[in-house]
Order: sequence, then C-alpha cells, then structure tokens
Amino acid sequence: MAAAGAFSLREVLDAFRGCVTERREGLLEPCLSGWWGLIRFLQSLGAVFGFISKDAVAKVQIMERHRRGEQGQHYESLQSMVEFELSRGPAELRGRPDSGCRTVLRLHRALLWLQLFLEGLRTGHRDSRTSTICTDSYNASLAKHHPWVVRKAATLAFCALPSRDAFLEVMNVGPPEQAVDMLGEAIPYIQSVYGITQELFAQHSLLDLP
Ligand SMILES: CCCCCCCC/C=C\CCCCCCCC(=O)N[C@@H](COP(=O)(O)O)[C@H](O)/C=C/CCCCCCCCCCCCC
Repeated sequence: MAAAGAFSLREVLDAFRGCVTERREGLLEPCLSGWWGLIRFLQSLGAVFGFISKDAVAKVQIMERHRRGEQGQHYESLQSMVEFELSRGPAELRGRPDSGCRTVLRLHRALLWLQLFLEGLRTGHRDSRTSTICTDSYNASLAKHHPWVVRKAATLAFCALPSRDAFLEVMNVGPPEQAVDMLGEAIPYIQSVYGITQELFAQHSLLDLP
C-alpha cells in the first residue's frame, strides 16, 4: 500500500488484522500497510497536519528500506528484527537513529495515541469535539515523549480537526453509526499489535531507546 488514493478504513482494519499471527508474532509488512492507510487519511485532513504526516512517512520509509534491504529477511517480523538488531550489540542499536527498533518504538507510541483517539471517537457524543478527544489522547500517550515545541505545534494543529460527525463522515464508511461500528471492529486489532510490541520491547528493555 502507498500513500495515494482515497482512504479506506476497511483496508486499514484488514492490514492491522493481518499483523499478528496465531503464534503471536508481529508481521511488519501488514503493519506498514496499515500505517500507509492512516497516513493517507492524515494527508486528506490538510496542510496543517503536514509536519506530522512527514514524520510518519519518514519513519515508515525507514522500515521499508530495512525490509527491502540486504538484511530484509530479518525484518519479516518484530521478533526477528529485535533478535537481529540486538545481535549486533547494544551500542550499535542505541547509536543508530535509523535502527528498526528505535523507529518501530516511535510508531508503537503513536499507536497508543491512535487507540485512545479511536476509542474516544467511538464512545463520544454526537457533539463531542474531535480536537478535545485528540488532545486528551495525545496528552495521555505521545506528549510525554515530545519536546515543548512539538507538543505546542501538535495541539495547535488539533484545533483544525472537524466536528466528530464530520470526522466520521470523512472516514468514508457511510453514516456515523456505521463508522462507529467499524471503529469497534478495528480497535481490538490495533490493541493486539500494541500489546505484542509492548511485551516484546519490555522483555528486551527497548522501551526507552533514544
Ligand atoms: C481510522 C481513521 C481515523 C484516525 C486517523 C488518524 C490518522 C493518523 C495518522 C498518522 C498518525 C501520525 C503518527 C505520528 C508519528 C509520530 C512519531 C513521533 O513521535 N515522532 C517524534 C519523535 O521522533 P524522533 O525525533 O525521535 O525521530 C517527532 O519528533 C514528531 C514529530 C511530529 C509531531 C507528531 C505529533 C503526533 C500527534 C499524533 C497524531 C495526530 C493526528 C491527528 C489527526 C486525527
């Protein structure tokens, strides 16, 4: 999947559903595909979100370069990636700004924001403010990893978000009730990807990679 064409929540849902295998392995390809779908949605919201989508694109592209590179076989799953990058030594892992583990960690933290945001949208009232849901989700997740200037720019951008119902309509799923149902279907898959990544990274003390 690439960041072009109309957004489809169904495609994003299918991608995240395909990320976790029966043996609880996290597959990178479907995750990246899910991320491209989300980025496409973000890009459709306008230029005010450009600095956020640019960062997300850069991180997904780093992961694609790993996957398609000479060592690509080690980047099939989160587990094989962690094993491979740890085998090269902690100094190498901590010193590389484009390591797979560091990059996945940034996307993983953003996935917690996404979970909280989608849950807030799903359970919110018709007249809830999307910007408030987004700000609360951000403050409870990603914000603690960002410097003041990024937090300020992000919270300003959130003010440009449309109302909850308009937002649900932009999701192209049909009426708001249908979009809410699909969010209910999507959230457990996103939680599952978040859960296995959190477990794996905690097990190897990788949750604070600089
Ligand atoms: C189902 C459809 C509805 C929801 C659609 C949501 C679409 C969201 C798409 C993408 C989310 C953006 C993910 C951003 C990843 C940020 C990773 C990060 O933390 N990067 C920072 C640290 O990186 P390093 O410097 O250590 O390499 C970097 O400093 C960040 C810069 C940009 C600001 C990031 C703010 C993120 C706010 C959360 C996304 C809000 C999107 C709102 C739209 C609804």
